[in-house]
Amino acid sequence: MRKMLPNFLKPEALQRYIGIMDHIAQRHFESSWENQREVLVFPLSKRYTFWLACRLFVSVEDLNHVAKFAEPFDVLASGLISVPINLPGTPFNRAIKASNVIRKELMAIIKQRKIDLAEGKASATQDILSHMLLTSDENGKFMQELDIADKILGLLIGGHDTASSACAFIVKYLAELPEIYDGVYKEQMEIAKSKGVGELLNWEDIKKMRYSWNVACEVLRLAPPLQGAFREALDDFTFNGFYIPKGWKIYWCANSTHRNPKVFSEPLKFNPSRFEGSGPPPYTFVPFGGGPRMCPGKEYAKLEILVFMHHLVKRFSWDKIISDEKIIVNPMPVPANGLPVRLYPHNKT
Ligand code: HEM
Repeated sequence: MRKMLPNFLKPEALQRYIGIMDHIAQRHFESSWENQREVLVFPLSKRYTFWLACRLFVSVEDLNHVAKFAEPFDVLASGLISVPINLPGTPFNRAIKASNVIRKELMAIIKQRKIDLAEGKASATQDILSHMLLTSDENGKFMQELDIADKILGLLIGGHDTASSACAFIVKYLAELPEIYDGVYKEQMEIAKSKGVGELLNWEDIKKMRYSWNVACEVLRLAPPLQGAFREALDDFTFNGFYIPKGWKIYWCANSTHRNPKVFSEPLKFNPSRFEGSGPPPYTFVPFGGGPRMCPGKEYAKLEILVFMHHLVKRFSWDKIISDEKIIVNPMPVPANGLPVRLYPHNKT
Protein backbone atom coordinates (compact mmCIF):
# COMPACT_ATOMS: atom_id res chain seq x y z
CA MET A 1 0.00 0.00 0.00
CA ARG A 2 2.92 2.38 0.75
CA LYS A 3 3.85 1.84 -2.89
CA MET A 4 0.31 2.77 -4.01
CA LEU A 5 -0.08 5.89 -1.87
CA PRO A 6 1.84 8.18 -4.27
CA ASN A 7 -0.63 7.13 -7.00
CA PHE A 8 -3.46 8.81 -5.14
CA LEU A 9 -1.38 11.87 -4.34
CA LYS A 10 0.65 12.49 -7.48
CA PRO A 11 0.17 15.80 -9.33
CA GLU A 12 -1.82 14.18 -12.20
CA ALA A 13 -4.33 12.76 -9.69
CA LEU A 14 -4.46 15.93 -7.61
CA GLN A 15 -5.02 18.37 -10.47
CA ARG A 16 -8.71 17.58 -10.52
CA TYR A 17 -9.00 18.64 -6.87
CA ILE A 18 -7.60 22.18 -7.24
CA GLY A 19 -11.04 23.67 -7.91
CA ILE A 20 -12.40 21.94 -4.80
CA MET A 21 -9.48 23.26 -2.74
CA ASP A 22 -10.22 26.75 -4.03
CA HIS A 23 -13.91 26.40 -3.18
CA ILE A 24 -13.22 25.20 0.39
CA ALA A 25 -10.56 27.89 0.91
CA GLN A 26 -13.07 30.50 -0.22
CA ARG A 27 -15.66 29.24 2.27
CA HIS A 28 -13.04 29.05 5.00
CA PHE A 29 -11.86 32.63 4.50
CA GLU A 30 -15.42 33.94 4.22
CA SER A 31 -16.51 32.22 7.44
CA SER A 32 -13.42 32.62 9.61
CA TRP A 33 -11.33 35.62 8.42
CA GLU A 34 -13.52 38.13 6.64
CA ASN A 35 -15.11 40.81 8.82
CA GLN A 36 -12.63 40.08 11.63
CA ARG A 37 -10.24 42.75 12.81
CA GLU A 38 -8.02 40.25 14.58
CA VAL A 39 -7.62 36.48 14.23
CA LEU A 40 -5.64 33.71 15.89
CA VAL A 41 -3.86 32.19 12.91
CA PHE A 42 -2.76 28.75 14.12
CA PRO A 43 -6.20 27.34 15.07
CA LEU A 44 -7.57 28.77 11.81
CA SER A 45 -4.88 27.22 9.62
CA LYS A 46 -5.63 23.88 11.32
CA ARG A 47 -9.34 24.33 10.61
CA TYR A 48 -8.55 25.04 6.95
CA THR A 49 -6.29 22.01 6.37
CA PHE A 50 -8.62 19.68 8.28
CA TRP A 51 -11.71 20.81 6.38
CA LEU A 52 -9.83 20.32 3.10
CA ALA A 53 -8.68 16.84 4.11
CA CYS A 54 -12.21 15.81 5.12
CA ARG A 55 -13.55 17.01 1.79
CA LEU A 56 -10.79 15.66 -0.45
CA PHE A 57 -10.25 12.33 1.26
CA VAL A 58 -13.86 11.33 2.00
CA SER A 59 -16.17 14.09 0.62
CA VAL A 60 -17.19 15.30 4.08
CA GLU A 61 -17.87 19.01 3.55
CA ASP A 62 -20.62 19.86 6.01
CA LEU A 63 -19.01 21.56 9.02
CA ASN A 64 -21.09 19.62 11.57
CA HIS A 65 -19.88 16.39 10.06
CA VAL A 66 -16.28 17.72 9.94
CA ALA A 67 -16.59 18.46 13.69
CA LYS A 68 -17.50 14.79 14.30
CA PHE A 69 -13.99 13.96 13.05
CA ALA A 70 -12.21 17.00 14.46
CA GLU A 71 -13.01 16.33 18.13
CA PRO A 72 -11.65 12.76 18.35
CA PHE A 73 -8.88 13.78 15.99
CA ASP A 74 -7.56 16.41 18.40
CA VAL A 75 -7.45 13.75 21.14
CA LEU A 76 -5.63 11.38 18.79
CA ALA A 77 -3.13 14.06 17.73
CA SER A 78 -2.25 14.91 21.33
CA GLY A 79 -1.58 11.24 22.13
CA LEU A 80 0.51 10.52 19.04
CA ILE A 81 3.78 11.21 20.76
CA SER A 82 3.17 9.91 24.28
CA VAL A 83 4.44 7.25 26.66
CA PRO A 84 2.95 4.01 25.28
CA ILE A 85 1.12 2.99 28.46
CA ASN A 86 -2.33 1.73 27.60
CA LEU A 87 -4.13 2.34 30.91
CA PRO A 88 -7.42 4.23 31.33
CA GLY A 89 -6.80 7.98 31.45
CA THR A 90 -3.36 8.01 29.79
CA PRO A 91 -2.94 10.12 26.58
CA PHE A 92 -1.98 6.90 24.77
CA ASN A 93 -5.18 5.16 25.86
CA ARG A 94 -7.30 8.19 24.94
CA ALA A 95 -5.61 8.31 21.50
CA ILE A 96 -6.40 4.62 20.86
CA LYS A 97 -10.06 5.18 21.81
CA ALA A 98 -10.25 8.28 19.61
CA SER A 99 -8.72 6.45 16.64
CA ASN A 100 -11.37 3.71 17.07
CA VAL A 101 -14.12 6.34 16.93
CA ILE A 102 -12.66 7.83 13.73
CA ARG A 103 -12.12 4.41 12.17
CA LYS A 104 -15.78 3.50 12.88
CA GLU A 105 -16.95 6.72 11.26
CA LEU A 106 -14.68 6.07 8.25
CA MET A 107 -15.94 2.50 7.90
CA ALA A 108 -19.55 3.77 7.73
CA ILE A 109 -18.55 6.24 5.00
CA ILE A 110 -16.66 3.54 3.06
CA LYS A 111 -19.60 1.09 3.17
CA GLN A 112 -22.03 3.77 2.00
CA ARG A 113 -19.64 4.86 -0.75
CA LYS A 114 -19.42 1.32 -2.12
CA ILE A 115 -23.21 1.27 -2.41
CA ASP A 116 -23.30 4.75 -3.97
CA LEU A 117 -20.62 3.83 -6.51
CA ALA A 118 -22.48 0.66 -7.47
CA GLU A 119 -25.71 2.63 -7.89
CA GLY A 120 -24.02 5.43 -9.83
CA LYS A 121 -24.75 7.98 -7.06
CA ALA A 122 -21.05 8.67 -6.38
CA SER A 123 -18.32 9.50 -8.85
CA ALA A 124 -15.02 7.72 -9.34
CA THR A 125 -13.13 11.00 -9.18
CA GLN A 126 -14.91 12.83 -6.37
CA ASP A 127 -12.24 12.13 -3.74
CA ILE A 128 -9.32 9.95 -2.68
CA LEU A 129 -11.68 7.37 -1.12
CA SER A 130 -13.37 6.65 -4.49
CA HIS A 131 -9.94 6.48 -6.08
CA MET A 132 -8.77 3.94 -3.46
CA LEU A 133 -11.90 1.81 -3.76
CA LEU A 134 -11.59 1.58 -7.53
CA THR A 135 -7.82 1.05 -7.83
CA SER A 136 -6.27 -2.42 -7.66
CA ASP A 137 -2.63 -3.30 -7.13
CA GLU A 138 -0.38 -4.90 -9.77
CA ASN A 139 -2.01 -8.30 -9.03
CA GLY A 140 -5.53 -6.95 -9.58
CA LYS A 141 -6.26 -7.05 -5.82
CA PHE A 142 -8.43 -4.35 -4.25
CA MET A 143 -7.87 -3.01 -0.74
CA GLN A 144 -10.01 -4.22 2.17
CA GLU A 145 -12.35 -1.69 3.79
CA LEU A 146 -10.43 -1.67 7.08
CA ASP A 147 -7.18 -1.20 5.20
CA ILE A 148 -8.64 1.80 3.38
CA ALA A 149 -9.91 3.24 6.69
CA ASP A 150 -6.40 2.88 8.14
CA LYS A 151 -4.76 4.48 5.11
CA ILE A 152 -7.12 7.45 5.26
CA LEU A 153 -6.51 7.75 8.99
CA GLY A 154 -2.75 7.71 8.22
CA LEU A 155 -3.18 10.47 5.65
CA LEU A 156 -5.24 12.55 8.07
CA ILE A 157 -2.51 12.17 10.70
CA GLY A 158 0.35 12.81 8.24
CA GLY A 159 -1.27 15.91 6.83
CA HIS A 160 -2.87 17.38 9.93
CA ASP A 161 -0.43 19.50 11.91
CA THR A 162 2.29 19.64 9.26
CA ALA A 163 0.58 21.71 6.58
CA SER A 164 -1.21 23.88 9.13
CA SER A 165 2.11 24.66 10.80
CA ALA A 166 3.54 25.62 7.38
CA CYS A 167 0.56 27.91 6.65
CA ALA A 168 0.85 29.59 10.06
CA PHE A 169 4.59 30.24 9.58
CA ILE A 170 3.94 31.70 6.13
CA VAL A 171 1.60 34.21 7.80
CA LYS A 172 4.31 34.96 10.38
CA TYR A 173 7.14 35.52 7.88
CA LEU A 174 4.98 37.55 5.48
CA ALA A 175 4.05 39.83 8.40
CA GLU A 176 7.72 40.32 9.25
CA LEU A 177 9.01 40.81 5.68
CA PRO A 178 6.96 43.39 3.77
CA GLU A 179 9.08 43.17 0.58
CA ILE A 180 8.48 39.39 0.44
CA TYR A 181 4.77 39.97 1.05
CA ASP A 182 4.75 42.46 -1.88
CA GLY A 183 6.27 39.87 -4.24
CA VAL A 184 3.70 37.23 -3.27
CA TYR A 185 0.86 39.79 -3.47
CA LYS A 186 1.91 40.88 -6.96
CA GLU A 187 2.09 37.31 -8.25
CA GLN A 188 -1.22 36.26 -6.72
CA MET A 189 -3.08 39.40 -7.83
CA GLU A 190 -2.00 38.84 -11.42
CA ILE A 191 -3.58 35.41 -11.22
CA ALA A 192 -6.68 36.71 -9.40
CA LYS A 193 -7.19 39.43 -12.01
CA SER A 194 -6.96 36.92 -14.86
CA LYS A 195 -9.94 34.96 -13.49
CA GLY A 196 -13.57 35.52 -14.43
CA VAL A 197 -16.26 35.95 -11.74
CA GLY A 198 -16.67 32.62 -9.90
CA GLU A 199 -13.92 30.96 -11.98
CA LEU A 200 -11.95 28.55 -9.81
CA LEU A 201 -8.17 28.16 -9.65
CA ASN A 202 -6.73 25.46 -11.91
CA TRP A 203 -3.44 23.74 -12.63
CA GLU A 204 -2.28 26.52 -15.00
CA ASP A 205 -2.72 29.05 -12.19
CA ILE A 206 -0.76 26.87 -9.76
CA LYS A 207 2.12 26.69 -12.27
CA LYS A 208 2.26 30.50 -12.26
CA MET A 209 2.77 30.62 -8.46
CA ARG A 210 6.56 30.14 -8.71
CA TYR A 211 7.63 32.96 -6.44
CA SER A 212 4.98 32.04 -3.84
CA TRP A 213 6.25 28.46 -3.77
CA ASN A 214 9.86 29.65 -3.40
CA VAL A 215 8.69 31.70 -0.41
CA ALA A 216 6.85 28.68 1.04
CA CYS A 217 10.01 26.58 0.58
CA GLU A 218 12.10 29.15 2.40
CA VAL A 219 9.56 29.03 5.25
CA LEU A 220 9.78 25.22 5.26
CA ARG A 221 13.59 25.51 5.35
CA LEU A 222 13.63 27.84 8.36
CA ALA A 223 10.68 26.30 10.21
CA PRO A 224 10.32 22.68 9.04
CA PRO A 225 7.09 21.26 10.53
CA LEU A 226 8.71 17.85 11.12
CA GLN A 227 12.08 18.04 12.81
CA GLY A 228 13.26 14.74 11.35
CA ALA A 229 12.64 11.00 11.42
CA PHE A 230 14.34 7.68 12.16
CA ARG A 231 16.23 5.41 9.81
CA GLU A 232 17.97 2.10 10.43
CA ALA A 233 21.62 1.62 9.37
CA LEU A 234 21.65 -1.16 6.76
CA ASP A 235 25.43 -1.56 7.08
CA ASP A 236 28.25 -0.49 9.40
CA PHE A 237 29.58 2.95 8.47
CA THR A 238 31.61 5.86 9.85
CA PHE A 239 30.28 9.42 9.86
CA ASN A 240 32.31 12.42 11.04
CA GLY A 241 34.58 10.01 12.95
CA PHE A 242 31.68 8.19 14.66
CA TYR A 243 31.33 4.48 14.00
CA ILE A 244 27.68 3.45 13.44
CA PRO A 245 27.04 -0.30 13.51
CA LYS A 246 24.49 -2.00 11.27
CA GLY A 247 21.01 -2.08 12.81
CA TRP A 248 21.36 1.14 14.83
CA LYS A 249 18.54 3.65 14.69
CA ILE A 250 19.63 7.03 13.36
CA TYR A 251 17.71 10.27 13.59
CA TRP A 252 18.09 12.65 10.65
CA CYS A 253 17.36 16.25 11.45
CA ALA A 254 15.79 18.74 9.03
CA ASN A 255 16.66 21.81 11.09
CA SER A 256 20.43 21.36 11.14
CA THR A 257 20.48 20.09 7.54
CA HIS A 258 18.67 23.27 6.46
CA ARG A 259 21.15 25.53 8.24
CA ASN A 260 24.32 24.16 6.72
CA PRO A 261 26.25 27.32 5.67
CA LYS A 262 28.12 25.35 2.98
CA VAL A 263 24.82 24.90 1.15
CA PHE A 264 22.77 27.87 2.36
CA SER A 265 24.95 30.96 2.65
CA GLU A 266 23.79 33.20 5.53
CA PRO A 267 21.50 30.36 6.61
CA LEU A 268 19.37 32.46 8.95
CA LYS A 269 18.55 35.02 6.26
CA PHE A 270 15.15 34.67 4.58
CA ASN A 271 16.00 34.40 0.90
CA PRO A 272 13.50 32.69 -1.44
CA SER A 273 15.89 33.08 -4.40
CA ARG A 274 17.73 29.99 -3.08
CA PHE A 275 14.97 27.97 -4.72
CA GLU A 276 15.22 29.55 -8.17
CA GLY A 277 16.41 27.36 -11.05
CA SER A 278 17.24 23.83 -9.94
CA GLY A 279 17.33 24.91 -6.26
CA PRO A 280 19.44 23.33 -3.51
CA PRO A 281 21.30 20.04 -4.22
CA PRO A 282 19.51 16.74 -3.40
CA TYR A 283 19.16 15.83 0.31
CA THR A 284 20.11 19.32 1.51
CA PHE A 285 16.50 20.60 1.66
CA VAL A 286 14.42 17.89 3.32
CA PRO A 287 11.20 19.25 4.87
CA PHE A 288 9.40 16.27 3.30
CA GLY A 289 12.18 13.77 4.04
CA GLY A 290 13.97 11.90 1.28
CA GLY A 291 14.43 8.51 -0.33
CA PRO A 292 11.81 5.77 -0.59
CA ARG A 293 9.91 6.87 2.53
CA MET A 294 9.68 10.50 1.50
CA CYS A 295 6.38 12.17 2.40
CA PRO A 296 3.71 10.94 -0.03
CA GLY A 297 1.64 14.08 0.69
CA LYS A 298 4.24 16.55 -0.65
CA GLU A 299 2.32 17.56 -3.79
CA TYR A 300 -0.96 17.70 -1.92
CA ALA A 301 0.67 19.93 0.70
CA LYS A 302 2.09 22.18 -2.01
CA LEU A 303 -1.36 22.72 -3.52
CA GLU A 304 -3.12 23.41 -0.23
CA ILE A 305 -0.38 25.83 0.86
CA LEU A 306 -0.46 27.76 -2.45
CA VAL A 307 -4.27 27.96 -2.45
CA PHE A 308 -4.08 29.24 1.14
CA MET A 309 -1.51 31.91 0.17
CA HIS A 310 -3.67 32.97 -2.79
CA HIS A 311 -6.75 33.58 -0.64
CA LEU A 312 -4.81 35.19 2.17
CA VAL A 313 -2.85 37.84 0.28
CA LYS A 314 -5.71 38.53 -2.15
CA ARG A 315 -7.83 39.66 0.81
CA PHE A 316 -5.48 41.12 3.42
CA SER A 317 -2.27 42.53 4.62
CA TRP A 318 -1.69 42.03 8.38
CA ASP A 319 0.65 42.62 11.26
CA LYS A 320 1.56 40.56 14.27
CA ILE A 321 -0.04 41.59 17.55
CA ILE A 322 2.80 40.08 19.61
CA SER A 323 5.96 41.24 17.87
CA ASP A 324 8.32 38.85 19.72
CA GLU A 325 6.02 35.84 20.09
CA LYS A 326 7.99 32.76 21.12
CA ILE A 327 8.02 29.54 19.11
CA ILE A 328 7.51 26.26 20.94
CA VAL A 329 8.24 22.85 19.42
CA ASN A 330 5.69 20.27 20.58
CA PRO A 331 6.53 18.28 18.44
CA MET A 332 5.81 20.72 15.54
CA PRO A 333 6.99 24.30 15.83
CA VAL A 334 4.04 26.49 16.76
CA PRO A 335 3.76 30.13 17.84
CA ALA A 336 3.32 30.02 21.63
CA ASN A 337 0.21 32.24 21.61
CA GLY A 338 -1.31 30.86 18.38
CA LEU A 339 -0.07 33.83 16.30
CA PRO A 340 -2.64 36.60 16.80
CA VAL A 341 -2.63 39.07 13.88
CA ARG A 342 -4.44 42.31 13.01
CA LEU A 343 -6.02 42.17 9.54
CA TYR A 344 -6.20 45.01 6.99
CA PRO A 345 -8.63 44.10 4.21
CA HIS A 346 -7.44 45.49 0.84
CA ASN A 347 -10.74 47.03 -0.12
CA LYS A 348 -10.93 48.98 3.14
CA THR A 349 -7.39 50.35 3.36
C1 HEM B 1 4.00 20.90 4.80
C2 HEM B 1 3.40 19.73 4.94
C3 HEM B 1 4.10 18.42 5.21
C4 HEM B 1 5.38 18.18 5.65
C5 HEM B 1 6.46 19.20 5.99
C6 HEM B 1 5.53 16.74 5.74
C7 HEM B 1 6.69 16.10 6.12
C8 HEM B 1 6.84 14.73 6.20
C9 HEM B 1 8.07 14.06 6.56
C10 HEM B 1 9.39 14.74 6.91
C11 HEM B 1 7.82 12.73 6.56
C12 HEM B 1 8.84 11.62 6.88
C13 HEM B 1 9.54 11.30 5.57
C14 HEM B 1 10.77 10.45 5.72
O1 HEM B 1 10.89 9.71 6.70
O2 HEM B 1 11.65 10.54 4.82
C15 HEM B 1 6.42 12.55 6.20
C16 HEM B 1 5.78 11.33 6.10
C17 HEM B 1 4.45 11.19 5.76
N1 HEM B 1 3.59 12.18 5.34
FE1 HEM B 1 4.01 14.13 5.23
N2 HEM B 1 4.35 16.15 5.36
C18 HEM B 1 3.47 17.14 5.03
C19 HEM B 1 2.18 16.98 4.56
C20 HEM B 1 1.56 15.77 4.38
C21 HEM B 1 0.23 15.60 3.86
C22 HEM B 1 -0.67 16.75 3.41
C23 HEM B 1 -0.04 14.27 3.87
C24 HEM B 1 -1.27 13.57 3.42
C25 HEM B 1 -2.00 13.97 2.40
C26 HEM B 1 1.13 13.60 4.40
C27 HEM B 1 1.25 12.25 4.59
C28 HEM B 1 2.38 11.61 5.06
C29 HEM B 1 2.43 10.18 5.33
C30 HEM B 1 1.29 9.16 5.15
C31 HEM B 1 3.74 9.91 5.76
C32 HEM B 1 4.34 8.56 6.19
C33 HEM B 1 5.02 7.92 5.00
C34 HEM B 1 5.73 6.62 5.37
O3 HEM B 1 5.88 6.31 6.54
O4 HEM B 1 6.15 5.93 4.45
N3 HEM B 1 2.08 14.54 4.69
N4 HEM B 1 5.86 13.79 5.97
